[in-house]
Amino acid sequence: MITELRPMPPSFEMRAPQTTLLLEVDRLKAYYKTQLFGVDREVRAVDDVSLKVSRNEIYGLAGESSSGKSSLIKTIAGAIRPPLRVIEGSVRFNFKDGERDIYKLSPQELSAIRWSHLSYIMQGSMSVLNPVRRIKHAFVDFALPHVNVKGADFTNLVERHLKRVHLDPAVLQAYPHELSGGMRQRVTIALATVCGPEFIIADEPTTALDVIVQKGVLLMLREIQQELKSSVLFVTHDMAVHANLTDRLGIMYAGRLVEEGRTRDLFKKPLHPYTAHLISSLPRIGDEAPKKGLEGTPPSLANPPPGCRFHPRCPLAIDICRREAPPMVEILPGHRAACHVAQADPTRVETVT
Ligand SMILES: Nc1ncnc2c1ncn2[C@@H]1O[C@H](COP(=O)(O)OP(=O)(O)OP(=O)(O)O)[C@@H](O)[C@H]1O
Repeated sequence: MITELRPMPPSFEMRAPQTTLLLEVDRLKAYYKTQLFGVDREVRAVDDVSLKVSRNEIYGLAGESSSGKSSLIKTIAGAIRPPLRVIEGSVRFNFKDGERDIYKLSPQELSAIRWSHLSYIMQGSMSVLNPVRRIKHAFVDFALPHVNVKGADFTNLVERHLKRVHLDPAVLQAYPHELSGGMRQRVTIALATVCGPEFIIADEPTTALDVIVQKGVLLMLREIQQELKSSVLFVTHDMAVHANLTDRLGIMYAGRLVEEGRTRDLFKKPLHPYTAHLISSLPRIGDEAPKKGLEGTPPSLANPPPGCRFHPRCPLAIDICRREAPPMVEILPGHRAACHVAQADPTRVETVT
């Protein structure tokens, strides 16, 4: 974990505003439907989520464990397997060669856009590297079918890409166990980006790494994103990583998106009490005040509470919060939150911390 918040680097401030929409997720619901001893069970892991990601943007997704982050991005990537099912909603990508509605594509059409248009670095994705095969085979298996070159030209393309991400092309001859954890993660990012995808989804790619190696991998991801001008959907529960890497940030709680805005706006003025808690629990150098934990536990997504799902833990909860689910509303320019209290008075959330 990175333990210190630093200002965004100049590259972030200077990046030209980019408004062309690349991903549009509309009212998406995806539930795990299981049966236990003949009794149906439904876990509402993604419950009515809408979000948009622009070209050349790093969009972060945060929230505590079990809030539905992985389920949401698997659904966005079209990488779901039973018992997870899409119940409602749509996932549309506006790629340069045309629009794709992920859940209207055939399996062949979906596999044709993987790696070249849309790549997905899964949690624990280092396991995509076969322990008994050299790294070069992973590039041949995953990337070769998606590029127009073969033989020596393909090797040149891979070697050029490895250099671009500061990896010695000699890694191609190595077995995964001969590389450090940081190098293996760099290799998986190189694999996911070698075909120049327009959209990269990364699920906790640096969580298992120590802080120094993590910083190097994040820097590499940002460099490659800027070079390819791709968009990234980056998931981690680590708010300090979001502060350093992402342009915009969405906060998930109990299967719902509860706040979204520019990362610096969220850190400066959170509009949802849950976000305020996440930010205030970050350690800061010189701040010796004891950190208050959030009372209670996240609700069961098989039986979530009525109204706002955060209300049983919310210090600001009022009557309406127990009855009615708050809609996501733009409260400040480009800054949305699903909170009855903040919608009535955005300054109230400041009193949470
Ligand atoms: N295969 C499954 N069958 C039933 N429920 C599942 C399954 N996988 C996940 N869930 C449930 O879906 C909910 C959301 O899980 P998910 O893994 O998406 O959360 P997350 O925010 O990514 O958590 P983490 O940060 O720990 O990875 C949780 O309640 C989880 O128990």
